[in-house]
Amino acid sequence: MTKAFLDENFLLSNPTAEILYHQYAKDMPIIDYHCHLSPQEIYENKEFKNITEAWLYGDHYKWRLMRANGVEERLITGDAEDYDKFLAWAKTVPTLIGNPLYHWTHLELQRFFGVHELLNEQNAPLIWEKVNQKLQGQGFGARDLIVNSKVTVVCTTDDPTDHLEYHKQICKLSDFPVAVLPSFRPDKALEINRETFQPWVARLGEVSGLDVSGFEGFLNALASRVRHFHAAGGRVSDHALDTVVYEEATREEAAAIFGKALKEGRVTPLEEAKYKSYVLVFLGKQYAELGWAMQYHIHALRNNNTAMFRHLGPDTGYDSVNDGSFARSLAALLDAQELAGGLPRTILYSLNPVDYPVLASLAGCFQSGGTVGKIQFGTAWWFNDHIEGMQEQMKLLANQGVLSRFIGMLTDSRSFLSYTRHEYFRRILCDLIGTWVQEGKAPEDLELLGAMVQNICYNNAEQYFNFPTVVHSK
Ligand SMILES: O=C[C@H](O)[C@@H](O)[C@@H](O)[C@H](O)C(=O)O
Repeated sequence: MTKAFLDENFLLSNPTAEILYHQYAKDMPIIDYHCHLSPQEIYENKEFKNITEAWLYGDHYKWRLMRANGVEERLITGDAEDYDKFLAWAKTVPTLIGNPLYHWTHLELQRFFGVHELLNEQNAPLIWEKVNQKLQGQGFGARDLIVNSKVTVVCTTDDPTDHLEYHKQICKLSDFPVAVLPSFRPDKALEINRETFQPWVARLGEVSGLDVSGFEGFLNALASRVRHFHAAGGRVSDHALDTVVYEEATREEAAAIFGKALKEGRVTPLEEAKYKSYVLVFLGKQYAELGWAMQYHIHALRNNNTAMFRHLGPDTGYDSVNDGSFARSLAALLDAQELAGGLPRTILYSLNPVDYPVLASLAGCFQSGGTVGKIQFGTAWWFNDHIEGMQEQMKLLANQGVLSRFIGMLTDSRSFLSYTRHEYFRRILCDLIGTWVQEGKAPEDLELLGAMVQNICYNNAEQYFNFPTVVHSK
């Protein structure tokens, strides 16, 4: 018999999977420990004038698919009317069978708006009306969407020079029981050969009030920003390692390279590798001292289309998967951090699934007694965030490590409607475990498996990050 599409047992292919999902996973709250939501929009409880604003203004996943479907840019990021943009998306959706966005789109329509039709050109006008009416009513502001999705913690992604004003203001909202915490993302401090480096260092000097013209002062300023983030509740950092390099460097060498970059604007690849290695080890130590977790997002190849980059800037749908040999460099980097006494809890993600065995096996080399799941092989990221991608990551983790200690899913999203991705993940997780039971590869011990599922959905992340609970300051 054909399985119903998107009913309550969506993606659950056997009875154990159904029990695990409905009785254990479904109602667990969410810790969204990595996303790109705007703290300002959360603070302002942003209301959306229509579904185009909520769905299409910032979502480069949708933009890529619309482009691939031949939709003109005017109807994607251009100046077309919001309704026409929505219609262009509605026309695209039926072409997306097999793509996770076909699922996400309809899960969002069902869960947030009670719309059970499958979006297409014909029903687009009615769905536009129905959804917009809800969006414009009570309970659809950014904060409402977060609360109604049972989210307890949101970690935004922030530049070290950010004042974190909105995070601080959010703390004062007595009627919002969610911790919105900053994540420290110092890519601009590391990318010494980019044109952003010199202005960024100058800004760091202004914001920290320290003299950053020398390396010592620069490191002190970075450390002071780490503490600033900590005071605002930050417990996570995030590093984009589009390529992974490691070259041992002394402080004197790193200082000389820093000076050269400030003066000449350019250093050699070897110098860049030495500088990055030194600063990463330094930062890792700061994080470890404060009990933070460190995230490495590896192997994205960004801004590949120069013409469109000039037109739209970064994060607009022109990134892809990077490759390259990196096992030795990453191993050496983690090793140097460990030797320096400063390897924090670390989460390793790669955009290239070919890298998964490297990450999963390397994680095992730096686990240490006393910290549960210290080094995490992180959840399937971005281009891998689909059924097979998540299965692959979890199966490999189960084979090489301790799946029960996995800290699970994050949204990585730019939209307040993306929380259904946790539902998607949870269904896939429960189906995976349920299938093992079905096939006699795992015992039918619901107490054991139910606890495992709940831990992966929520409890592990709660324990791993140990985020401060929401304390509403005055
Ligand atoms: O899921 C994809 C994301 O939104 C993507 O844009 C981010 O993961 C970003 O590139 C980053 O490096 O943090």
